Amino acid sequence: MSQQSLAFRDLTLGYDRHPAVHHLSGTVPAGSLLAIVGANGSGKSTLLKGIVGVLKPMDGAILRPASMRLAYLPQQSELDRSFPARVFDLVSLGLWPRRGLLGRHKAEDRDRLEAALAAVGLKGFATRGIDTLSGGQLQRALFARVLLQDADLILLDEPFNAVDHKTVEDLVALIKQWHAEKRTVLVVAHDLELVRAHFPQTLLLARRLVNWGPTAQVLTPANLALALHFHEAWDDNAPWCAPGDTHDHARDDHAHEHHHHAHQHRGAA
Ligand SMILES: Nc1ncnc2c1ncn2[C@@H]1O[C@H](COP(=O)(O)OP(=O)(O)OP(=O)(O)O)[C@@H](O)[C@H]1O
Repeated sequence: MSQQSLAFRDLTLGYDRHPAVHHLSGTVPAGSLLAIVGANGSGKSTLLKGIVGVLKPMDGAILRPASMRLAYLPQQSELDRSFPARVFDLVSLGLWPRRGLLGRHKAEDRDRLEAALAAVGLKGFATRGIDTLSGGQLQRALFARVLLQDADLILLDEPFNAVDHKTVEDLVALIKQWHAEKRTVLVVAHDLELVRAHFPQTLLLARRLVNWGPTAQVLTPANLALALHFHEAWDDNAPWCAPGDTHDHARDDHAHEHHHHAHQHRGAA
């Protein structure tokens, strides 16, 4: 796998000029297994969308090499399951970087796809319609697609949501396998016990960075209190730092605070 890292430089991401992730800086070393944790609305999905590139930075930058291959699993709620597709169609999308969208699948592709389905516990499911899958089975199929993508950087948005214990165990095992293969894996997760048990690094968000580092040092009661109560300090009508602001955030990083977050601790990467 590529040994190149992913970095954020004073990154601000948002919607309609409203920042949802403020002034994030830091580096994700290649091969990291990083959990992204925070309350609802704290900017976790926004950060993944920024890394993928579907959301352009309002300010600052995301640095990743153009050669870095990326796999992204959005939240299941963003997937249209009524689309008439078979498991085969859904999973074979993982081959398109190699084959092109309309390229013919070769016998070896079919073998790889069957192997990926077997690896996620969905042997024999290729011709099933995706609308007939349970939530857990659909998540397994999406993991099979990630397997086929053979990516350097894997981004998973709440992959453990609404799946049973056995499925969580199996998905965690796949994530650990990707980590062992030295891929960089970022996972948005809500279950703190699971994060503590399986994720060496954690990035704690509250629309801004609360803390980022070894999981045991990040998920402390004090940090969690800061992260979970950020809504109290949140005012949707507060004035925002404008995109294109010429203000040099990097130079006076510690001096710059938005007034609605002024009481919060600024974490270090
Ligand atoms: N498409 C959008 N347009 C406008 N605002 C958005 C959009 N998507 C997200 N937001 C807002 O950005 C903020 C961060 O949302 P985001 O989805 O990144 O949070 P999250 O941490 O992933 O939350 P959850 O745990 O609920 O999935 C929220 O206030 C949300 O309402």
